[in-house]
Amino acid sequence: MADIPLTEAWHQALDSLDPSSVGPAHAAFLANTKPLGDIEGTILLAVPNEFTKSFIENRLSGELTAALQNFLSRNLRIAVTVDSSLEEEPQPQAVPEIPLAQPPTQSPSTPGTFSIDTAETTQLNPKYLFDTYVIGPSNRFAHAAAVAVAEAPAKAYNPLFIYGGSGLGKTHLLHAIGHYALSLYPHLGVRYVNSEEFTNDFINAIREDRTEEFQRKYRQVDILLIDDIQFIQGKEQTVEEFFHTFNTLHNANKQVVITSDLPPKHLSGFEDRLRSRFEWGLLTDVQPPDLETRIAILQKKAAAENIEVPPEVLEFIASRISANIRELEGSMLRVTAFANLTGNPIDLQLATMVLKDIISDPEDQEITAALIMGQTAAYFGVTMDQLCSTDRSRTMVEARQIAMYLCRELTDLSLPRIGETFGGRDHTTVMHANKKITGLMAERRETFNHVTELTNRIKNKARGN
Ligand SMILES: Nc1ncnc2c1ncn2[C@@H]1O[C@H](COP(=O)(O)OP(=O)(O)OP(=O)(O)O)[C@@H](O)[C@H]1O
Repeated sequence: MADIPLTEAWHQALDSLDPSSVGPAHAAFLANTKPLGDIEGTILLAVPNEFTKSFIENRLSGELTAALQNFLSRNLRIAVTVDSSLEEEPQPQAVPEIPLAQPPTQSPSTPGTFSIDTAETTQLNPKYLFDTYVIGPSNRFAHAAAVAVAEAPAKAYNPLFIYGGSGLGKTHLLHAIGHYALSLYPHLGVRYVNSEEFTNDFINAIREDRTEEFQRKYRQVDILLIDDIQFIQGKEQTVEEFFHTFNTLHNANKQVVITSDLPPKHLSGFEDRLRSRFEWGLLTDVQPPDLETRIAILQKKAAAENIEVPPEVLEFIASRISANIRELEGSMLRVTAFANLTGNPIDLQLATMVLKDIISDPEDQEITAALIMGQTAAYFGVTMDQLCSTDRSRTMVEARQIAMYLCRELTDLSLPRIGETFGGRDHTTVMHANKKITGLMAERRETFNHVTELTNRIKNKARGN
């Protein structure tokens, strides 16, 4: 075959792909890719986003390499890099059809009415809506895919698999899908579950001979939202049960949405047959937000709480904390709580003072639950065993709740994992502790001081001081 230019060969290779292996959303993005050059036999491709990069790397690299080799008549490898300037229309393709009788008339921001009963069966948190989710380059695809799935469950992408680091909004998106889908199709059965709860539920069901009930609970839903799937890795029986749950739902044309800290191919402790199913639908990641998005998140949060925070203070906080949105929100809470308690205006000076010790350094050692619990126990003059006990004296409850709050803010541990660490408590206890301390910090100087002092001690220890 005659030599043809790389760009032309690339287009021919794309045209030669089997259309059934490329969905419409991927096709739109693939059209915006281009080869940058040939570096010693490796063709470097520029693609518009991570979503396309991972699709090529995970699903198409063999087929594309073979096609390119064929058109260029030589052996080669391909490497993929993201160039976001290639992005034109970032929305995944419009969903093919609306599955149920009622057409969607509300915007993604409208949560619809939400009763306590619904909250109990769905386990959805009323705060986590599309309306309260800030979209930026770091999460645009994940957000668009989540909206598409809520609008057309089991029709757009099934499963939808969202992965990314801790505190980057995966749980928020899962709940938002549930709310929005329910606002469009109120009769749908929606269930959110963290994979650790799924595990506990499964273990209890076996122990109490209630497996049928368990299966009904998770297999007779229209949308299953399963959070932090990495926690079941290596738990063979639970993985097996989840495999059957997944198959039953998928076969019945029900939607499954999964989140994880890692993409499927890096998840150990799962059989290939399950990992490959995770890739059947759409894989998308969430990245740490850029500065503008972090500022916008804080602005939205301040507006939701009706607190006026000057822009330079929002910028200061957002510029200091970048890796975890939970920590970002926690830092703003500390600043506003302190201003409220002392009657001082929220300004840069106050923010600098409040945050001076809590800003992490990349050199810091990891903060563990054990470190937090040890420091908290010593601070309150109690023992670690007491922290984990059922003792409900005032000091003990306060110490325990503050330690749980700090575990939530300063570590990557999930709610169920924190509950487990504190003597096998339920994740709702951790949620309650978190809410309680968040509220008390803004109301009681004493609580604010305890939390601040403890944070300083914990951060200091993590710095090795
Ligand atoms: N884009 C966003 N807009 C607004 N708030 C956000 C956004 N992303 C995250 N948050 C907020 O940050 C906090 C942490 O997010 P979330 O719990 O969803 O993270 P996560 O990725 O599920 O973390 P983990 O893996 O630890 O469970 C939540 O309060 C959430 O509302």
